[in-house]
Amino acid sequence: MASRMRLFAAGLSSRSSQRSSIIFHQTKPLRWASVSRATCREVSTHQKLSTSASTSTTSPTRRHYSERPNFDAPIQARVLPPIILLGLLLVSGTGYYFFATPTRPDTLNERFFAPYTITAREAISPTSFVITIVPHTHNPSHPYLLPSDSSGSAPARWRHPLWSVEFKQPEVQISRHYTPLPPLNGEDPADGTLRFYIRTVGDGEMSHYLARRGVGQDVHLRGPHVGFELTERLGDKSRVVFLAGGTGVVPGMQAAKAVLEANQNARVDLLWAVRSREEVQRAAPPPTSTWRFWQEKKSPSELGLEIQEPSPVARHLSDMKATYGDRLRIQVVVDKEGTKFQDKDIKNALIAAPGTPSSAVIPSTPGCRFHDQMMHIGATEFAALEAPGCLCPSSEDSVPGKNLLIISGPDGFIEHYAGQKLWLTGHQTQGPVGGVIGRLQRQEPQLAQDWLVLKM
Ligand SMILES: Cc1cc2nc3c(=O)[nH]c(=O)nc-3n(C[C@H](O)[C@H](O)[C@H](O)COP(=O)(O)OP(=O)(O)OC[C@H]3O[C@@H](n4cnc5c(N)ncnc54)[C@H](O)[C@@H]3O)c2cc1C
Repeated sequence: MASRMRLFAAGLSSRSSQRSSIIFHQTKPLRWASVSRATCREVSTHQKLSTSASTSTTSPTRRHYSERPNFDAPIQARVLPPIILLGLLLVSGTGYYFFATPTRPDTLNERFFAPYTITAREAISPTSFVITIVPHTHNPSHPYLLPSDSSGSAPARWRHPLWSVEFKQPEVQISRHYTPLPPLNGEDPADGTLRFYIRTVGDGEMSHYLARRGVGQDVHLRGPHVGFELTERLGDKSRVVFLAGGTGVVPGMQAAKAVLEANQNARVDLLWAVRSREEVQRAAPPPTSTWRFWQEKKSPSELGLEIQEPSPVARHLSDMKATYGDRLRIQVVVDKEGTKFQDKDIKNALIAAPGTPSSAVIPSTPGCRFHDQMMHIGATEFAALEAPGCLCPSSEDSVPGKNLLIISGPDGFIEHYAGQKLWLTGHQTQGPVGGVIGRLQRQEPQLAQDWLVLKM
């Protein structure tokens, strides 16, 4: 996520920029390739014509036409053959265009940008907002959805635990990733509506472009791009602690939804750090008792079902609380109010709450792509669908897995809590675990055994 925030202008400074540049390396070179191919075709056609022209000089008939045109022939006889030829060319050209040229899909797909219209825009703070978009073209089977069952009793649902799409900025030809908010209770994702929580950064091209787009205007997106495989990593374990900074809360909500729906015993702790209270609610913070004020000031506040004047994102969070109850615990800290997540808050979240089934964690097999922390140092946050799966031994009554501690947010946030990501062979990768969590792991080595750390 943090990676996303550095950028294109900076070239290689972010992972998103990395992916962006891949995109445009794909688009531009292809475009140029097709031009050069076309040029080559013209050249070779020209060469063929000259060759055939020179060859034709050996043909008596052609030589006859070229050397001595028949001016005695009626004018129609001289004009009609080229017209017929032109007509034939037009007909075959049109036929080729319609039947041989692959048509660009105008619904969401991984290769081409598809048009959507902004139907709602809600300002949250001077630097953040939520937009809702709908596709121009109805698609009965969105690539990110599992269809509803034939009886219609189970509605369509998201196919991937974590996923994002790219938006295009057509003025400067760049694209960036954004993560859709899970649908609210009662919303049918099959209609293709998507909602995004976006923050403008510095002089960021894409985030400012999206901030300028209003209701009724179009945006273009492609995807879905699938994030980390979560359920395979979790196996039969049931705990997820998600530490999110700012818009990094959205993948946290995606993860919570996926994990809590897949396993009735699962429990998710979402720790959300924001700059100002506006990100959560318009109302003032909940009052603290005067005599403990100095003590409580530094503690996170818990987000429940009832949030006074909630922001659009907090509305989604309380909607999730209503669905998952105590299985989802949400805590918030606010920069401007002087609260932040400290070592003890993270430790508390990692200690299983009473009632949470704690199954023994079997040490992972070295080299397992899903469960060996070392294997993540060089991994990106996107799913490697074709790579081999889990290598840990499984038995009939246990599925290999580890509890997940996930950190998502701006670069500085990730670095502080989990250590820097690394640039390896042109990709931004996880890097070793450092920061606050690295320190906690050194103090309590069991944490490193029980919890897999992922950075997004
Ligand atoms: C998988 C994925 C999902 C993402 N999901 C979301 C999402 O849901 N919502 C969202 O808002 N973003 C999300 N991002 C980040 C997003 O892709 C962009 O990176 C971000 O919006 C900045 O793009 P930009 O073009 O506006 O800025 P850029 O043009 O990329 O950056 C412009 C300048 O701003 C500076 N800058 C970068 N970050 C900051 C910062 N935090 N503060 C100050 N200056 C900064 C850069 O150094 C650069 O000089 C996601 C990224 C990824 C990879």
